Amino acid sequence: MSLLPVAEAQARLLALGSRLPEEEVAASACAGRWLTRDIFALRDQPWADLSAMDGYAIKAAEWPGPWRIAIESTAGAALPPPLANGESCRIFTGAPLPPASDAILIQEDAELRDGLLYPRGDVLKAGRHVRATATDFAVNQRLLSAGAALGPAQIALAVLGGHGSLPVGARPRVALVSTGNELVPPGAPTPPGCLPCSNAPMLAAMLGAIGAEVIDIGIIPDDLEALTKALENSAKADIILSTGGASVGDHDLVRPAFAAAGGSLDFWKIRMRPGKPLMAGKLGHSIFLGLPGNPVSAFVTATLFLLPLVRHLAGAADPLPRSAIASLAAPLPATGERDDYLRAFHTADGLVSVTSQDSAATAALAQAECLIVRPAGSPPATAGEQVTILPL
Ligand SMILES: Nc1nc2c(c(=O)[nH]1)N[C@H]1C(S)=C(S)[C@@H](COP(=O)(O)OP(=O)(O)OC[C@H]3O[C@@H](n4cnc5c(N)ncnc54)[C@H](O)[C@@H]3O)O[C@H]1N2
Ligand code: MOO
Repeated sequence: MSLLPVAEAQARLLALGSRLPEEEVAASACAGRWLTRDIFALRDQPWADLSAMDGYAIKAAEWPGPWRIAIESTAGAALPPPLANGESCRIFTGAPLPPASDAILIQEDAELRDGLLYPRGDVLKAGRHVRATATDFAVNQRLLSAGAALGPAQIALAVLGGHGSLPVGARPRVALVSTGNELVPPGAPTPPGCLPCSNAPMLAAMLGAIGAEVIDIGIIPDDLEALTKALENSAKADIILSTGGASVGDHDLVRPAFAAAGGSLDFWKIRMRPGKPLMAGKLGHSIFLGLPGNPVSAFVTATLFLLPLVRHLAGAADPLPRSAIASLAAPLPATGERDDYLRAFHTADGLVSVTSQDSAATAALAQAECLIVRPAGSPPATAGEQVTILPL
């Protein structure tokens, strides 16, 4: 079977499912979710011309005064009455300017003598220290588009736009099946031949960070019947995720178990390193993704396939990992027949590869801040060369 290019495999995986139903969620709980509809402003921001400083609202054309302090305007108060000629308004940050005033003399630059206001310093132009009506956004303006990721700034924008809750994609449910006779639960004793199942908590952490709901099915031994049952029992989830048993050995039973459970495989084996044995398909309404068991392979394939799939189902318009450009601190060798995703971190001199690129090297993985993407067949790279990275 020839190896599938990464981009093609990503496209085929995302095509296996579409966005989950939308739900209305309190804005304060929307971080990490994706909008299902365009969001429009229900109000002008600012609602009136507001002062950006504590001081005095004046008419700039009357410079250099002096002015009589006729009224006061504070944040939370309605629009004050208009200023007459020669009048100013005591004003505080966030408060509305009286009609006809157009600049703020900050109080550090003001002097009060005999009940009159005199300016110090440079001439004030109209508009100084004024936040004009609707300059942030105007009522009915589109604030955010369907598919946008909601972070703190987007939530602030929507709330300021008048929204208390937002329509977002439902959180995908992911059933997580860890396979391998050698695995024991985290923290349990490890008799000879055994090791802790680190993939399940690692993947649960990655999934939790983007809002997916994880259903941990637990550790399933390398037994065709047990594994088939575990996959069948997971079929209510939006995504069935397995780790281990994806390769070609006699005890790599995920593929036969998936077939026995009635699943149809869409692809297996990707042109990437690490992560070659990745597979995907459908089992009933669930999308199945089988990650390799090696912890680094599981981490890299989760970054490139699992997280984009979750984002896609949760409503993201742009679900694939974002790339960036950075320069190398040291040369890199030519790549082979697969795209390399090298684990690396940033230094003042540029990117440095972690101490081991072995797909089981978790101590090295824990140093990584990004993946350097090196397409198959790349020539050696020199120090200082710019490369594409995927920040982690
Ligand atoms: N003859 C070949 N052998 C292998 C090939 C191949 O093409 N031909 N591919 C290699 C590649 S590439 C990878 S990646 C691995 C993936 O194999 P599996 O998905 O079948 O993974 P396992 O054999 O079950 O486990 C590999 C390794 O990872 C450890 N592991 C598994 N699950 C966990 C877990 N939940 N937590 C922590 N560690 C885990 C497991 O103990 C093994 O050491 O296959 C190569 N072989
Ligand atoms: O593709 Mo495997 O993940 O290189 O070890």
